[in-house]
Amino acid sequence: MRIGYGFDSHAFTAGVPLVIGGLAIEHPEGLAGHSDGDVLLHAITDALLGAVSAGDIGTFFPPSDPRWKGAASSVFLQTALEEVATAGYKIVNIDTVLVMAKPKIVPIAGELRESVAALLGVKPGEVGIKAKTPEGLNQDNVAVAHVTVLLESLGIPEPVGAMVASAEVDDEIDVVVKTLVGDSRDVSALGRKVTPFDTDDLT
Ligand SMILES: C[C@@](CO)(OP(=O)(O)O)[C@H](O)COP(=O)(O)OP(=O)(O)OC[C@H]1O[C@@H](n2ccc(N)nc2=O)[C@H](O)[C@@H]1O
Repeated sequence: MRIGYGFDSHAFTAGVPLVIGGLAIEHPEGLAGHSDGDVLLHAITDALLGAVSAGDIGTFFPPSDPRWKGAASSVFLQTALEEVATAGYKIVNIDTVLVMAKPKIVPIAGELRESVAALLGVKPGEVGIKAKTPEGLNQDNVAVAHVTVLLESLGIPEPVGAMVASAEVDDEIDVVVKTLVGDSRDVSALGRKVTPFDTDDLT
């Protein structure tokens, strides 16, 4: 199992569409950014990358790189999902907190959950969507996202892991063989030399 944590923030600005969790949301302002400003997908991307020690969104997609100007953040998420799969893991569940004064998230939480789940290739029930008003933080013009993710192994052993696993099995076979041979000697000591198994069967 691995855990990951991601955080992101973007300022609200007029004249751009608001996109959160891949969902276009009706609102007078959107989020400023080099990309589409999807604060939630950026935090999820960082949580996934962090969970497999693969760096962060900025190392893969530098804000200074013109290729990512206006890019859909699902592109960043896809790269993070590939890193997770390459490392041999899959998502167990993901939990999120959006901190923003407006818009209210609860009325669209179901849609957001469905959108994020579809982008991640998981079930909606494996995605948590929560929101907080930034009380006392004096940041009503900012959207913040916090994300945690839990991963589990796909069960594909890495080469070293396979060797270790094999060695452990060999050790166990040694113990069994020694025990059985020991049994045989004990029986022999009683005058009945009976081997309880055919040693030729062992490979
Ligand atoms: C998604 C993109 C697409 O270009 O842009 P935005 O749409 O958010 O603007 C970027 O990937 C969004 O990258 P993000 O990682 O959020 O940007 P920044 O916070 O500015 O960090 C850029 C890079 O600088 C590094 N960094 C940042 C702050 C700091 N004190 N030290 C650092 O070394 C980060 O680890 C990251 O690798």
